[in-house]
Amino acid sequence: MPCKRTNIGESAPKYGRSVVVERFVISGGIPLEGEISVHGAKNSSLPLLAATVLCKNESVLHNCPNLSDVDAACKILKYLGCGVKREGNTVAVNTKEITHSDVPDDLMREMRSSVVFLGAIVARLGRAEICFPGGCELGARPIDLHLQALRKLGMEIEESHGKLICSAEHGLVGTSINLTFPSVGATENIMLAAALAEGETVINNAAQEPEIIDLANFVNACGGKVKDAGKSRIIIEGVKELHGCEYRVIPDRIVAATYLCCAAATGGNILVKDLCADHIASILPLMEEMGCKLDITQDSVAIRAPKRLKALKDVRTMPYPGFPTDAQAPLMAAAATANGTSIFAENIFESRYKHVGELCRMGADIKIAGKVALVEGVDTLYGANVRATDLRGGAALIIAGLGAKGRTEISEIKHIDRGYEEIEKNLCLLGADIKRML
Ligand SMILES: CC(=O)N[C@H]1[C@@H](OP(=O)(O)OP(=O)(O)OC[C@H]2O[C@@H](n3ccc(=O)[nH]c3=O)[C@H](O)[C@@H]2O)O[C@H](CO)[C@@H](O)[C@@H]1O
Ligand SMILES: C=C(OP(=O)(O)O)C(=O)O
Repeated sequence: MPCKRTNIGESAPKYGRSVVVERFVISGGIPLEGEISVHGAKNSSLPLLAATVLCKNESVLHNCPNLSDVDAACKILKYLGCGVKREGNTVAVNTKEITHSDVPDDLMREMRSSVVFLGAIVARLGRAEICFPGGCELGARPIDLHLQALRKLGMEIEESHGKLICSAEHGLVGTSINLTFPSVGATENIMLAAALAEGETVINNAAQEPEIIDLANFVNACGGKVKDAGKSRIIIEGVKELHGCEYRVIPDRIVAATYLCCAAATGGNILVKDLCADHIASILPLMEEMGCKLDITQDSVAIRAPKRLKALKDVRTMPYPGFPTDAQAPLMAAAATANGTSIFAENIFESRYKHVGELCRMGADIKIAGKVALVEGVDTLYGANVRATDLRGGAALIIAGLGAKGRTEISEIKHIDRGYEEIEKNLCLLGADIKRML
């Protein structure tokens, strides 16, 4: 049975929580078949969990995925003094009492989204002390746009010995903010800070990602007044207080894209359910360009991949509604065995091609020139020992391993567990031979 977890070490950690030594072992070459459901979005759940800090009482999030990043957000909430309970994919956060305004460095460093707690904590308590956030290493990931905007809202921010000591003794005051880039994290931080500020905040050149709309919908369900989220100009009318609410997280569009790439790379035929097709509108035409046949409804995509994929002419990562940077590595893994040369341009992050070296160990022929990656499709990839360098790069190695001839062993899978809930179990349901091993 390919799905069994094999423990070679002394004591196994809790399922799905990898330690450095855990790895995936894949026997490739099996076309995937069957149905798979997409879990809730990591990149929505994390800002939503931060947003619960704004509320005076309990909030309940449904469809909140069981991921190590979500655990990290829950640990931050607990440290702040909130009550946090998880039952399956429902997380209840009681924010009646908040006793701390700081976040310990180790929790800040666990993920990038820890930084959006800043706007929420200061909005609620008038002060916060944090260090710079962690997250995948994709090149420089500054937070200058966050800090500039929060200062404009009246937050005093002192940087000292790696700490950000922040305060707004008399509360934050709404203002007009022009982002020089539609940063997702900065837009979220501003929305959270402005939700309880005095007066109106306007964000020009705001990020338009579905996760931004999800955050606005949550804040509004809690009594907030956020208008036009999903457009490039968002208006937030600050309110005196927010109450908790019950809310369902949107499906994870990158997980959906990853499963489609798994099918494409294996010549598979699968139905991906519980997604939002509108959210992957930039990805679906690329699957068709590769020769996959799609049957699309609002909440599902059936994909039938050809024996040999066709190359992709021009894949450029862009802010939403453009092609997402998070899907670049998974799609590249599928394109590695396409017929012809595919061209990718990574425009969001300066160093998001770390998976390329690992794919090349499996026989891929990919050359990088600055922002561009030229993928010469090879007939087949071969199983090899590879290392997950980051979350989506790790997913790319799974895709490559599923399509490859022979055995692939992927180490450092803790990166993959940040964003994919029980990915090996789900892939086994589609007939894949993938095991988590110690
Ligand atoms: C626009 C975009 O695709 N954003 C992606 C980004 O969000 P994330 O919120 O992490 O990143 P941003 O959207 O803020 O940043 C995108 C770009 O802006 C730069 N920047 C950002 C903030 C700042 O204060 N200063 C600054 O220079 C970053 O270095 C990067 O080059 O990574 C996430 C995880 O992969 C993805 O889910 C998001 O879709
Ligand atoms: C890189 C990602 O996450 P983070 O921004 O938390 O590092 C991602 O979701 O692909």
